[in-house]
Amino acid sequence: MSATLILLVGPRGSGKSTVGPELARRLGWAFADADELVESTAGMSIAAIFAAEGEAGFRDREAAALESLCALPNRVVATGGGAVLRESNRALLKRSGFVVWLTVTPEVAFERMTADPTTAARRPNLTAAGGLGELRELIASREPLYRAVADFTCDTGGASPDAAAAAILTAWTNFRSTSGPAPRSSSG
Ligand SMILES: Nc1ncnc2c1ncn2[C@@H]1O[C@H](COP(=O)(O)OP(=O)(O)O)[C@@H](O)[C@H]1O
Ligand SMILES: O=C(O)C1=C[C@@H](OP(=O)(O)O)[C@@H](O)[C@H](O)C1
Ligand SMILES: [Mg+2]
Repeated sequence: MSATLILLVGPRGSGKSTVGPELARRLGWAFADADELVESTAGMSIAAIFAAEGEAGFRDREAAALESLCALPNRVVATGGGAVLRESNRALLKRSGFVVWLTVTPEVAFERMTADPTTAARRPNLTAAGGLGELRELIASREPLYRAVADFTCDTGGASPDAAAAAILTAWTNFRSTSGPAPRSSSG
């Protein structure tokens, strides 16, 4: 795997799009957000893509965005929360870089999403349930998929984006210098 790519995975509201730019700044690398690339390529918001093409259309676009971003070096990439759903995406992430799983409780993630002005355009409901119930289900069902790809886990619940970026940088630096296994987790 190439270790000049750091790939952030984790549920909606775990902080991938916020921690990513801070981590890239510390590394002197570029930052890319797969959701932003999907939107700019489509010329539509994620909510509009879901309305026009359904979730399947969005997932196809997401897979294409991940393919192109994983081909670029010296970059931190924030993926969307569902990027791990497809086995082909998981294999791509795994072989492309250092994969960091940002964790958060459903309650904290829901609070963040509710306060986040980008939620309306970026985070359409994925099931009929919506709300906190949906988020609980998503986090529980996707947990094994995040675990399957993660080289390092960072809890963002009680941590600022700066603290999370610092913890990831330390883990990545250790990983690079030892070429051995990175520490498997951090409280942020
Ligand atoms: N560590 C954190 N502490 C507090 N708020 C955060 C933290 N990380 C992100 N946020 C806020 O939570 C919201 C969702 O963060 P975002 O980075 O978009 O999450 P994701 O990309 O994982 O869905 C944003 O409004 C962001 O400012
Ligand atoms: O959980 C998901 O399936 C999704 C998460 C969103 O990204 P964030 O995790 O950055 O909110 C975005 O990709 C889309 O709404 C689908
Ligand atoms: Mg995001």
